[in-house]
Amino acid sequence: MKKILFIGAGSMAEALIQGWIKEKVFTPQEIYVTNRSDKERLQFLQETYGVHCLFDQAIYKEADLIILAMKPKDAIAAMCDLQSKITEQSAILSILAGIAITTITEYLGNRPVARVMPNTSATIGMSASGIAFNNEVSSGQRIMFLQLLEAVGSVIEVDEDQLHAVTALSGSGPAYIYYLMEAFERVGTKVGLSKDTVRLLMTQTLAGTAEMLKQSVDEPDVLRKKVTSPGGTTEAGIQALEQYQFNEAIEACIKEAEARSRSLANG
Ligand SMILES: NC(=O)C1=CN([C@@H]2O[C@H](COP(=O)(O)OP(=O)(O)OC[C@H]3O[C@@H](n4cnc5c(N)ncnc54)[C@H](O)[C@@H]3O)[C@@H](O)[C@H]2O)C=CC1
Ligand SMILES: O=C(O)[C@@H]1CCC=N1
Repeated sequence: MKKILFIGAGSMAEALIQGWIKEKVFTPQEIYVTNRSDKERLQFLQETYGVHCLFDQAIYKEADLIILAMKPKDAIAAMCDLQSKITEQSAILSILAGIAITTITEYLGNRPVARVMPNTSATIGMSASGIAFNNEVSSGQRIMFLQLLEAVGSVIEVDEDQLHAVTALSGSGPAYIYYLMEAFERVGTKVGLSKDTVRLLMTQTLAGTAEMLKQSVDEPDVLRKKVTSPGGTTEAGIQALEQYQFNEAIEACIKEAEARSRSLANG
């Protein structure tokens, strides 16, 4: 039986725990979770998923894989606490935004590290994840890490530096889409539909559009033009988006997020 130890018990840890249990990658008995001080949160995870949240210190030495899942600002303190507790054998999977692999090995010693940027859709097996490895990761471990992320969605290997961009796009991406949905629901009710009707129409529209982009050979602008009748409703809508600087807003959003990811590395 494997021992997987989560250091940090927040939203992203829960998304991975749920996804891995659902996809039968790990049994609840193979998963150990700890956090800084929130015992109620640990109790919730234990009761909901059957994972271990109360365990003795020996687990640190026995863990096959340690997952760094605290906020980036807490990473140094967490790693300082961890360094004397773990053995050289444990590999690390970090989901920390912004924190470099070299920072992790500086605190935890030179060991296999996969730095991953998943997203919360891992909960339902639909994460889009980016991953980068250090040279200590063997080819067998590389496959193991890729399989872990494939079990909860799709994964793409990138240069470590590109993880800042991955974070800005797909790491934060679900929040942008939820924000968009909030706006659709708000305005939908202003133009005469119920919130539930808007939710149904627009979730299907988002899913259908994503699937069209996956299946079609056409670029997004070609697909967009097929929707846009001259003098029609779409044209009117897109003109309004342009008037309100849609492209500039999206560019600022991604650049700001990418820059924040880079700055997280500096604490
Ligand atoms: N929430 C998301 O959508 C995503 C988050 N991430 C990354 O995942 C990490 C966690 O994010 P969230 O789950 O959103 O955060 P969160 O705030 O929900 O959870 C953080 C957890 O870390 C624990 N923690 C803090 N200091 C600790 C310490 N010294 N030792 C042990 N546990 C400690 C807290 O008690 C808490 O359980 C972050 O580094 C974030 O950049 C990555 C991809 C997506
Ligand atoms: O907002 C954050 O910093 C994290 C990283 C990607 C999604 N959530």
